[in-house]
Amino acid sequence: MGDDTVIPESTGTSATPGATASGATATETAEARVKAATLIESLPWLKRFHDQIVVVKFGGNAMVSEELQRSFAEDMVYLRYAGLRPVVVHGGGPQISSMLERLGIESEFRGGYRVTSPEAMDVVRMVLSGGINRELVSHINEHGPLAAGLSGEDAGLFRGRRRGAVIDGEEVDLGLVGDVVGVDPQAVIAQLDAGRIPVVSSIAPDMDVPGQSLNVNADSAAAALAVALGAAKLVILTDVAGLYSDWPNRDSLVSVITSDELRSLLPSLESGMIPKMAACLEAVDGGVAKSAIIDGRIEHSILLEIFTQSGIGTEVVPVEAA
Ligand SMILES: Nc1ncnc2c1ncn2[C@@H]1O[C@H](COP(=O)(O)OP(=O)(O)O)[C@@H](O)[C@H]1O
Ligand SMILES: CC(=O)N[C@@H](CCC(=O)OP(=O)(O)O)C(=O)O
Repeated sequence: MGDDTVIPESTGTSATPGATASGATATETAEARVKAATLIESLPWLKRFHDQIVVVKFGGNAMVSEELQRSFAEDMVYLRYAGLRPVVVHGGGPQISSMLERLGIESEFRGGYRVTSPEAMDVVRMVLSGGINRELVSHINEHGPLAAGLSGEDAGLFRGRRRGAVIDGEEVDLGLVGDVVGVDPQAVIAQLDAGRIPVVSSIAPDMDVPGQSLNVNADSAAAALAVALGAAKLVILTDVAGLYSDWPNRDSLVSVITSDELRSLLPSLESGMIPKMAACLEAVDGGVAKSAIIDGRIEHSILLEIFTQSGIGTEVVPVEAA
């Protein structure tokens, strides 16, 4: 390996024109160098994240095909074998919407949150905890007995409280939508300590009404869990390249933003980006060193985000780190 002397064609003894003394062509050698450079670029990040918890939020829009779910599962297994401790929190908004539609149950989004009736709540729980959670666990476990599924309702993981919203100065009743107001991360830590990859669905028991479940936006659930676990990073996979400061102008992609800058920008954001960016802010304010929004439709994007210098998408950093 490593001999890149090109043997001139006229005097070369190799049967392959342009071959090096090692038998590889110049192109093959160049390709090998690029691969090696990519691998070695990951060394500082392998050191930085060794044994660290990284919470990865897998959004419903980023898991629209079986292929994307499988490559996501591969990435989680890769992170685990690379020495990190990944924790998955998943969404499933589009999947919930299509099930509600099939069942003829109406639902609408207000300020980025689904107005959730008791009837819709049963469907949310069934799709998230009974459907998507099982699918992700099973894809990860194709690589070995690694993943364990959990709902925010299990072992006191999340404690929820109903939230309302103020939209255009008006109080809006969101129904059974909750915030995570308390986290007991023991169930997740126990799985991590056993070498597993916890996969968590964003349902929380209502602290005020025993037996009632609340629909928690998965971005905010991921942020609450990342803070409670003292995660080194929160990564949110979605279906856009990152945050656009002047949406939908595609020239306005933000690569790094401080928590203070984001706090000012937040009131001007719309729809799905509100809970997402609020979650990034909550995580960073809560002590997580970085949050990132990346395009989950690009296969293995999370590996690029974690293991390369430039990363991809939008990073949110505390003011002092800027
Ligand atoms: N400022 C913005 N930057 C990027 N995307 C935005 C912005 N404002 C609204 N969006 C929309 O938010 C969507 C992502 O939110 P959402 O659909 O809830 O994703 P997920 O299912 O991954 O949680 C994007 O596809 C985009 O259409
Ligand atoms: C309150 C609220 O809006 N809950 C979300 C929960 C799922 C979710 O967050 O899914 P994504 O990550 O795919 O958006 C919902 O009902 O759609």
